[in-house]
Amino acid sequence: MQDSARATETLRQGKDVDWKAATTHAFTRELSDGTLPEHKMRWYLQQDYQFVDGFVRLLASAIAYAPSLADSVPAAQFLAVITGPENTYFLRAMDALGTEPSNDAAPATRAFQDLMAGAAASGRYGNMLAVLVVAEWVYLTWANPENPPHETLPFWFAEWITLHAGEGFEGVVEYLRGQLDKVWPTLDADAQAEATRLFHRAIELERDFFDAAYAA
Ligand SMILES: Cc1ncc(CN)c(N)n1
Repeated sequence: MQDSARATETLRQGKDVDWKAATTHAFTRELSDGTLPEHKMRWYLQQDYQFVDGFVRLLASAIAYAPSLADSVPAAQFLAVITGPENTYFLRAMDALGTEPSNDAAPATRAFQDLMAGAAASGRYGNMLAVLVVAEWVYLTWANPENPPHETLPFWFAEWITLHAGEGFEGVVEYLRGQLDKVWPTLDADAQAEATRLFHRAIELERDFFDAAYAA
């Protein structure tokens, strides 16, 4: 399918200014060149680990609502990456930077948690995908051009790039986009409007999250 004919591309273009801000942010630029101050990365890891809690629940909900086993398998395999290597990365990186998991959610984190919980509770597969697509596609977009990471980067920067880049992660984003592209024409006007609102809100919140981390 031509990119311009994809629902996910039309949705992305509807929030292009925030998309560009989220995918070319000073936070990820400095992370990639190794100049990001450690206290900003510490803040980010502590807050993003709380984001991951809600993300895992949302992804599990999407697995539950996928129309067939074949539609759910890539999501289930991705869930294993998040709860496996990515979870371990967070714990190792927080430990190396002298911090630990916390339940003290900043406003930007709480806003994302609320969005994800609402999408999961809606019982609408399209809503769940809208948030999942944004969360992973934004990360692929900033991380892929930075891959492979500079050899001199500490692991807490380098692995955050490699977890969101390369063929495997491209496949995850392509799968999530493909699911939303496929379900889109089956949604009525009300469901499309709701999924659009969630998609665009998720882009705003990705930008806000990086802004908050960079301001830490
Ligand atoms: C806020 C946020 N958005 C997306 C991702 C990518 N998994 C993340 N770790 N954190």
